[in-house]
Amino acid sequence: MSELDKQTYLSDGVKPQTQSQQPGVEREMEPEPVYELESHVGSGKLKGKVALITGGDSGIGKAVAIGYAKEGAHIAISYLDEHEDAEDTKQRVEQEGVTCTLHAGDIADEAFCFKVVEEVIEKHGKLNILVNNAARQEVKNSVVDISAEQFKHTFDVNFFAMVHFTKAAIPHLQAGDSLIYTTSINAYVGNKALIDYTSTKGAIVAFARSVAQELAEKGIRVNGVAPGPIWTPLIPATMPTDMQESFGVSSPLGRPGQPADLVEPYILLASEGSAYMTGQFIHVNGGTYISS
Ligand SMILES: NC(=O)C1=CN([C@@H]2O[C@H](COP(=O)(O)OP(=O)(O)OC[C@H]3O[C@@H](n4cnc5c(N)ncnc54)[C@H](O)[C@@H]3O)[C@@H](O)[C@H]2O)C=CC1
Ligand SMILES: CC(=O)C(C)=O
Repeated sequence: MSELDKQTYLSDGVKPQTQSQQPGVEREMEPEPVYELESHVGSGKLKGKVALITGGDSGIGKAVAIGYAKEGAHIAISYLDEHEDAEDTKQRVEQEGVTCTLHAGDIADEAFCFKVVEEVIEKHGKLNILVNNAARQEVKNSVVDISAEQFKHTFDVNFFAMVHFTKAAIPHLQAGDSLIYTTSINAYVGNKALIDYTSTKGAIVAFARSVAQELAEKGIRVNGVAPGPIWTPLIPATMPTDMQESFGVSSPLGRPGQPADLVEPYILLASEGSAYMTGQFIHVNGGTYISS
C-alpha cells in the first residue's frame, strides 16, 4: 500500500455531516482531512520565496501552505474568521523553519484585499507567489431560487476578490514569480445545484488565461488548479448530507480527494519546474473529468 493510500482512507466515501456556519471549521470534521503526506520531503524548490494564500487556514489552502513551507517558502494566509484553524496552520508552517503571518478579514471588501498585500510587503519584504484560493458556495435547487444578492455575494468573494488581489500583487511581482488560481471541476462540467458558484469558477479560468497573456512578456506566469471532490470544511458546511453520500465515490479512482492530493500540483505551478507553463489549469479529480 502506498503512503498516499495509507493516509487518505476515504475509499468508502465520507460520513455525511453538517456544520452550522460557513466557512466551516476543521475541528468539527470526522475524520480530519489529510493535509500532508509523510513521504513529502522538501527539496528547497521555493527557498526564500514569499507566498500569500487566500483561504489558507483550512482545506486545500492549508495543505498548500504546509507544502510550500516544506519547500522553503515564507507564508502569509488570509481567511475570514476561523482563528483556531489559522493558528494550527501557522504552527504547522512554522515547524518547517519559515515565517507565517495571518490576515483575518472579509475579502469581499476591495480595500481589505489591497491592505493584505500591503501588510505582506511590510512584514515579509516582498511577494513572489499569490494563490487565489478562497471561496464560498450555497446549494440551491434551481437558478430561479438564487437571489441577486446571493449571485453578487458569491461573485464578490470568489471572483472579484481574486481580481483585487491580482491587481494589488502585480506591482510587486518580478520575472519568475507566479499567480495561481483555484477553480473547480464544476467550471468544466457544470453543476445544476451550484450555478452562481460554478459561474464564478468559469470566470476565474477566463480571467487567469487572459492575465497570463498580459504578464507573459514580464516573465510572470499565471496558472491554476481545478480540483474535483476534496474533503475540506467547505463540504460539511455547505453540502446537504444526501449529496455527501455520493461525494467522490463514483470517480474512476474510487474515492474523494484529500487536501494532500493537491499539494504537488500547486508546488509545480509555483516553482521553476513549470517555467514553460502559463495559462494552464491542472485537473485533480480522480479521473472524473479528463482534459488537458
Ligand atoms: N472541496 C472541494 O471539493 C472543492 C474545492 N474547490 C475550491 O477550493 C478552494 C478552497 O476551498 P476548500 O479548501 O474546499 O474549503 P475551505 O472551507 O477549507 O476553504 C475556503 C476558504 O475560503 C475562505 N473564505 C470564504 N469566504 C471568505 C470571505 N468572505 N473572506 C475571506 N475568506 C473567505 C475561508 O476562510 C476558507 O479559508 C475554493 O476555491 C473552492 O471553490 C474546488 C473544487 C472542489
Ligand atoms: C465544491 C466543488 O467545487 C465541488 C466539486 O464539490
